[in-house]
Amino acid sequence: MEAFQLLSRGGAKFDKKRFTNDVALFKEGGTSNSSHHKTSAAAADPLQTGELPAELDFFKYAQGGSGTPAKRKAPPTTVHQRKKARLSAEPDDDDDAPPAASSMPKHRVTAKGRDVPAPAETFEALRERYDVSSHLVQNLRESGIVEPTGIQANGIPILMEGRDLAAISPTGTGKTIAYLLPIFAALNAPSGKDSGTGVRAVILAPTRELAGQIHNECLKLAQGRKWRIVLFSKATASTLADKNVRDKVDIVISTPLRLVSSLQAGALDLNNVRHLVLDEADRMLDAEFLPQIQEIVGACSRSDIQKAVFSATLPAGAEKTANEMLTDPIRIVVGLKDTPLPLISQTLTYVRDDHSKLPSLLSYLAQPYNPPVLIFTSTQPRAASLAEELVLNGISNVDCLHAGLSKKEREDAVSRMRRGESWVMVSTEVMARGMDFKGVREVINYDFPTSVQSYVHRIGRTGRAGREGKAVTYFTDDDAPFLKPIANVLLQSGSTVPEWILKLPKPSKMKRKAMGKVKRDEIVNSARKIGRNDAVKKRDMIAGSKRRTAKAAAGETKPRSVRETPGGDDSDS
Ligand SMILES: Nc1ncnc2c1ncn2[C@@H]1O[C@H](COP(=O)(O)OP(=O)(O)OP(=O)(O)O)[C@@H](O)[C@H]1O
Repeated sequence: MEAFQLLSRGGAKFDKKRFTNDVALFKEGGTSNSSHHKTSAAAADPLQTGELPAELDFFKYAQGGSGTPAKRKAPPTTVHQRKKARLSAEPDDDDDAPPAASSMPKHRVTAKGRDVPAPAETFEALRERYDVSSHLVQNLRESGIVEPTGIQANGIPILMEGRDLAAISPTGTGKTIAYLLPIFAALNAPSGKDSGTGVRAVILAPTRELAGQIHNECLKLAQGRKWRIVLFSKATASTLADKNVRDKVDIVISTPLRLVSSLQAGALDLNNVRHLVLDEADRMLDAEFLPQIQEIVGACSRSDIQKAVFSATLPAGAEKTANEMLTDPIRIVVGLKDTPLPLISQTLTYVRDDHSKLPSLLSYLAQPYNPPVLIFTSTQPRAASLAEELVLNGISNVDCLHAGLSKKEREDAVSRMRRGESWVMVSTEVMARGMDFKGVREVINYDFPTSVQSYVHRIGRTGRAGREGKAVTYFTDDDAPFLKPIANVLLQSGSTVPEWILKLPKPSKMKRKAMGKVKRDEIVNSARKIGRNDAVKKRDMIAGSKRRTAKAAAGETKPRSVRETPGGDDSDS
């Protein structure tokens, strides 16, 4: 992996002299072609400072780097390329910069349930109505969050009034703050004598990476107060095994499995929990996680516990399960259910078969593209294999993240992505949900998504916080039976779909279930596969011949009744 990192980092240098004209172009000012970006763009525009914006200064990361300079596309030269480059010159892509606050698109909101509270259009209105501490609002402001998004304006009052909530809002529309702010406001202050003993709020997320990101958002809201917020891991779990320590904890963020193993070991109690949130609720309530969620819900024994579920997608089955868990809930839907934002321009691209994808991707990346690009594959070996192929083909700053890597490797990959050091990140479903890398310009579904929900979440890694994004989905003949449901998502969110796709028959329920199960090779390059197969064949032949020689030699010395052990040296297992 380290060698891979070194290779993929390249050693290119940006010759600013040679590209003076293009540098000057960037200095002229990066106008966004989207009107709702303009206010914040002007405020935080790095172009006005005369510097290349971080995400365009591709080469700064390689400064001082040694090794072969990476083959890299030329900076934009045609009008079209310049326009594209300007588009990618939007500001604030590093994590510390304020997001495109007041420019989030407005969506229709539908609410269902008893006594739905009126939305609060400003944080000030929220503060006055519910006596939210001005310190919290100030902390939000310092993160660049000054005006609530649709889910925040509508969802926060519901939670502040103590109601259970099922919230559905598109990807990148600020659901995290929508549940975090009410938790902080309701807990009021870090654990004290009158708050009982033990954890007071639990937030569950499906992946370590997402739990880590939610933890970071918590820390921003917690600024200036001594909140005890714990990101559950092996290490923190063992610290919390000490009752004196865990009694003082305010908020725990965890994946379900980690929390359940502490519960089962008797190293955690949840009988003081007043707020329980399931982020990415449909994933958390699927067959894999449901038993663990049920165990956690069962351990939260306070009768006045408030529960909330959040997701960009909530299929009917998951919603039914959620409703069984919630008490007298309110359901709100921002925009259209299971529909990506129109800010993401989506295309479906036909590639004949699996092995035609790599050449298509390479020629795509040979054109000017807007980094960082996030690429989804269906399995860990395919992610690793594709990342390797991209490196071997001279693409710079390629990274890879999947659940088969060590904790440290996963953390490092996320950090590089946050710092803008990865131009092309190859991943699996582990990155599909919740991850907020603001700078992601493009998502490429190298392998067809496993469901409509998977599609919506994957492409939702771009087009966040009011920014524009682009999503390309490759499909082969094998994927064709599953095309229709995805095409409908495109249509619903305002993208165009070729007529012939629309005429495809609707797949049966059985077929839809088979969607994620298309068999694909572990190796994405068929040529290399032939090479590998040849190597395996050759190795087997040599081993077989050695075995025969040894057998013959043994035959000379051993009695005939001694048999060879099956699966000897040449066993591939
Ligand atoms: N009121 C706001 N104004 C501007 N930006 C905001 C606001 N609230 C949140 N954001 C920013 O929007 C981005 C997306 O927020 P968040 O990750 O909470 O989205 P989400 O709806 O949970 O997405 P997903 O469904 O992918 O999990 C974050 O970078 C966050 O800082």
